[in-house]
Amino acid sequence: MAEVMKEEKLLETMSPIMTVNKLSLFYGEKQALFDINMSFYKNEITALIGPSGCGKSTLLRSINRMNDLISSVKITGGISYKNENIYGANTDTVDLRKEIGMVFQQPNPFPFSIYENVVYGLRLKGVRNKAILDEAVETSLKASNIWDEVKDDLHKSALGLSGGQQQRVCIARVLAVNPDILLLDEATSALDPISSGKIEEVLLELKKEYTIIMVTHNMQQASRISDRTAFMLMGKLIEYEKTSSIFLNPREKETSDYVSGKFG
Ligand SMILES: Nc1ncnc2c1ncn2[C@@H]1O[C@H](COP(=O)(O)OP(=O)(O)OP(=O)(O)O)[C@@H](O)[C@H]1O
Repeated sequence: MAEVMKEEKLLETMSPIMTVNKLSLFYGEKQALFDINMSFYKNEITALIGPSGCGKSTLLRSINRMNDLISSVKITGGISYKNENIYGANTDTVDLRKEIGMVFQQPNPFPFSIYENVVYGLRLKGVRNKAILDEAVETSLKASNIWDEVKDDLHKSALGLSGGQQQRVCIARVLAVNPDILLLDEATSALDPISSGKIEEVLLELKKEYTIIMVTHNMQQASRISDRTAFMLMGKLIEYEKTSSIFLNPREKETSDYVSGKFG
């Protein structure tokens, strides 16, 4: 009990790595996010949950400005990260996306070797030194728990790997550029339960060094691995709390109905 209270106290006193301030987002005329306010914390996994179309991916993509790639998008409010609004004029979105990397639902390795997939971002940065590249490949593949499976096949195509292995290579590709925050958009939903479990183990290890924000439809997954959970509905953030509170003692009726499977 004392340990639990100590942990709760610690969670409450931590300062956020990123804060979303009054964020609203429109796709043309359609408003997809309504006045979102929330903070994310270092070395935690935050899960975004809610029924299809509630805005989880939109919110996730706002965090590294992936939505900028859609011309109809208009955003109000902001997101502060490292004392700057990422929507301010000073933000270089290419740099931002290196610091805040993203892993997608479908594993999307490039049609190159495993090695070239992992070093892709470093090559773009102009890194040529083979020793540095080799080191990054080994470290990143180890961190995504796939090194032992591929270390003898680094120069074979990543497309020859299973879906779960491809997804871990995609995580390694993000890690190689040394990000701060990892965004995962339903990164295990296309995988079988064993591959999905391996990714969950990887995420639990990675949170010791990184901050992880993930969209998931899988409530068991959110309750198993996340520290905090945000429940969204129709573009609004309904409730955002420690994961145990959301699942065991939700404040809002909508949250309670959703986590108990009454809708969604
Ligand atoms: N590129 C887009 N152009 C127009 N509307 C969009 C676009 N992307 C998403 N939307 C709309 O914004 C709303 C939120 O979508 P979003 O994909 O963020 O929801 P979600 O909660 O991630 O859904 P899912 O769980 O099904 O992936 C939906 O109504 C969706 O139709």
